Amino acid sequence: MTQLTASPAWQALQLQAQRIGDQHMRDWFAQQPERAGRYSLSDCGITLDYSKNRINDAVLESLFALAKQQQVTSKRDAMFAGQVVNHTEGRAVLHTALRDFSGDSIWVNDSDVTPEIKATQVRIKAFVEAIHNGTHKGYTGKPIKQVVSIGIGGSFLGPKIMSEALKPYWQQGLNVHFVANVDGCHIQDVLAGLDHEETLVVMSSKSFSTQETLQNTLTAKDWFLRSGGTQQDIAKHFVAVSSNVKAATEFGIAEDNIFPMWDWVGGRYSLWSAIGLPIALRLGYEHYEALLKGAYEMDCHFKTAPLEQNMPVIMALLGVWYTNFFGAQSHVLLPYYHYLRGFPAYVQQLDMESNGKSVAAEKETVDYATGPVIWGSEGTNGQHSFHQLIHQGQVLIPADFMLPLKVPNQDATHHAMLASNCFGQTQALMQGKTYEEAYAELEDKGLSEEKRVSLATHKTMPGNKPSNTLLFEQLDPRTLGSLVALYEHKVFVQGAIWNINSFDQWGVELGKVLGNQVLDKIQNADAALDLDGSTNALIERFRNAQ
Ligand SMILES: O=P(O)(O)OC[C@H]1O[C@H](O)[C@H](O)[C@@H](O)[C@@H]1O
Repeated sequence: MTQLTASPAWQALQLQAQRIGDQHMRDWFAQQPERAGRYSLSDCGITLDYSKNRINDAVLESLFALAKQQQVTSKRDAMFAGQVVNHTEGRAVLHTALRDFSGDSIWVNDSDVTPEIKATQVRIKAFVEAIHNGTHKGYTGKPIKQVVSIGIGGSFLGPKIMSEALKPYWQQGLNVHFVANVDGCHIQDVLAGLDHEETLVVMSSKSFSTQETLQNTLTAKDWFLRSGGTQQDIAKHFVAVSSNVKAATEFGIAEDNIFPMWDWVGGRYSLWSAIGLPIALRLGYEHYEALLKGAYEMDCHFKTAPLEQNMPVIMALLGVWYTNFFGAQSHVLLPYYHYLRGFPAYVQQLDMESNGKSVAAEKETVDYATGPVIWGSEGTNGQHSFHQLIHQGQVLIPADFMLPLKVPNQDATHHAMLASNCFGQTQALMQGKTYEEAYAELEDKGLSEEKRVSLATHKTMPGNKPSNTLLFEQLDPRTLGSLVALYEHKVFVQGAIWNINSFDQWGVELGKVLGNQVLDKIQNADAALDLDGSTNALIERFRNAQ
């Protein structure tokens, strides 16, 4: 047993899970009219109703005891204080500093990082305004109308998905296109429709060494030069965001066109840094700043709310409850808002890259499940496909439903239908349908008794399936900022409980290294095929097909 699974809080939760046994949420709701109010809380424009979970006061008490035992609050404070919490990479983790509006100093290695953060934000604001008001022009004097944002992973998902989620707040007259995939089809498709004289390329790469991003930028540069621009004109059309200013200048980006970021900002937490430049271009600086402010508000909630009323802590503990004590292996996110449809993919990187780990503390192999598979897509579409498995499959899949109470340009009928589907699903998952109910529904259908019994068995739904419902007053930039920070902190709390480092990604790094080795063998026909038999054969097949 590891320290965690042998611990009193863990053992107590195992007992609680046995006690809960087959008790049904349907009965709890019937017995406790106050249940919904008791297990709900609101802050930062977000209401979390977690009453449709397999919990009672005793379970919650044990979960909070686990959080205390695992020193969640002192780990949280260490992160906010700039301590080296990413111990395998020897780095502080301070994405929260990028959205800190307190005016306090924040120290990393004896130096206050706030002046350089503010200075970069001033530069972003000036640049965005110059693009929007037309003072920054292309080399032929045309205003910039198209932005091609090139980056991958955290240098892509945040900017793209947050821009998409805030479509009602878009700045008119400027299009922003996102390219991540190294598959040439993507960049070719995007560039094909553009006029190079009015196009700005934003190259985003924290490391400035990611193959996909470097290649896509080279292709964009080549396109720009072939279209009539010269080397000298590149300065007006290419900017970069990177913590590796040296590599960016060597690549040919003018130093004045490089927006810095820092090694204490993890890739999947980087949208709050200059990596968010495409968001500011898409929305205008004011809305971009509101996004940061919303995240700051959630930071304040996370830092100050008692554990029992702390939204990220509660969501994290519920996840631990199902992952570790009910064997749930995945968690589904269901945004009932078209513009938020990319959010599951965003949380997928955030959560799976952070908590997909198997070593606790310094070097202890875990004997418990860590991060779940995160998946999902926009409601109501899923109701007509994969929800079936959530209702009647053999696996337990906790769900987060999300709905804005008001949407821009609201069509009352559509919005009522959307809400009714969202609420109806959470209700169906919770209450299910008993055999007796299914049997009764089949009366007067002209069925034989045998057929009626058989059909009723198939139509029976166990229910007791857990879900959270997150309601937003409206999904404006501020609330979206709070929502993203809510999930960031949820992931942090789970990592703290599992005692893992949520801030490295060695598995991903290995993929990058091996990918480059294989590329060398693909491009160099003389290179020895000395890898495993399968990979050698695949490379050979590819070589022969070229
Ligand atoms: O920004 P870059 O250095 O180009 O990195 C892009 C991405 O690379 C890796 O895949 C990391 O796992 C991601 O977290 C990161 O966001």
